[in-house]
Amino acid sequence: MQPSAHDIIRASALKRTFGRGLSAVTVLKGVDLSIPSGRLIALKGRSGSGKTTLINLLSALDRPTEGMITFDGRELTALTNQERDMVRRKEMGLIFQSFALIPLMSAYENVEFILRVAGVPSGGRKEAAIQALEQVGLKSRMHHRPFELSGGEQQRTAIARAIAHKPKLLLADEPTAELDSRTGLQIMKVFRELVETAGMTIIMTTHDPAIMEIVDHVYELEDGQIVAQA
Ligand SMILES: Nc1ncnc2c1ncn2[C@@H]1O[C@H](COP(=O)(O)OP(=O)(O)OP(=O)(O)O)[C@@H](O)[C@H]1O
Repeated sequence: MQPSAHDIIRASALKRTFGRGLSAVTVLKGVDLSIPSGRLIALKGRSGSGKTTLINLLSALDRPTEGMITFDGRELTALTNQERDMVRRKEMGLIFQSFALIPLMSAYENVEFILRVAGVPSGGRKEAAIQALEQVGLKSRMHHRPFELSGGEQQRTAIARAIAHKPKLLLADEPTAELDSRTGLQIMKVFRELVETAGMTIIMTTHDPAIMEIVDHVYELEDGQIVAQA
């Protein structure tokens, strides 16, 4: 894919090495990416190929050893830790394989709590939380706690929590890995709707061939490098 003016995130010559000296391991070996905004993107690759490492760099949870990342026109890699935290909190949403919900809180409270942590004023929190739960089709179940929800409903709660502040970019590390294939496809339907109706960009990692069929573009990582894109 050629870089375009509407790329939400670009990475060039990204390298990530863990450790030093003889025990140093270079996990990413020069990754270049240009992700157009408003698309659903999958990163695939064998276990250990570097998918999670790359997601952690794109979401500014981690810093590359070398290379540059630009997010929405700003050089993410040039920001201070505090600035990067702010960009992530305000403009990105993160979803993980394990839904990481707070067990004692209902679905609604889980979403509302994150908005509170993000500093959203109390007046707007209720509406934003309900709207996000509605977007993932969970409004009728929002007063249930995680243990009363199915795996798919828990993941939808996690998605609602990640989108309640209306991020431009959603990054999801293996969001369907814990789910059966039918439930995984329901999650993909939610992602597709977020891209189509809210114009969000979603980058997800996956091993599932059925999911590659649904996304707009697939990047394949092999041994720390992008070896194919379609
Ligand atoms: N903090 C770290 N220190 C040392 N090695 C690491 C660290 N994080 C990741 N690695 C190594 O980097 C390689 C890539 O890991 P990564 O988690 O990015 O792969 P992945 O493609 O996401 O794999 P999976 O599909 O199993 O989740 C692995 O060999 C892993 O052991």
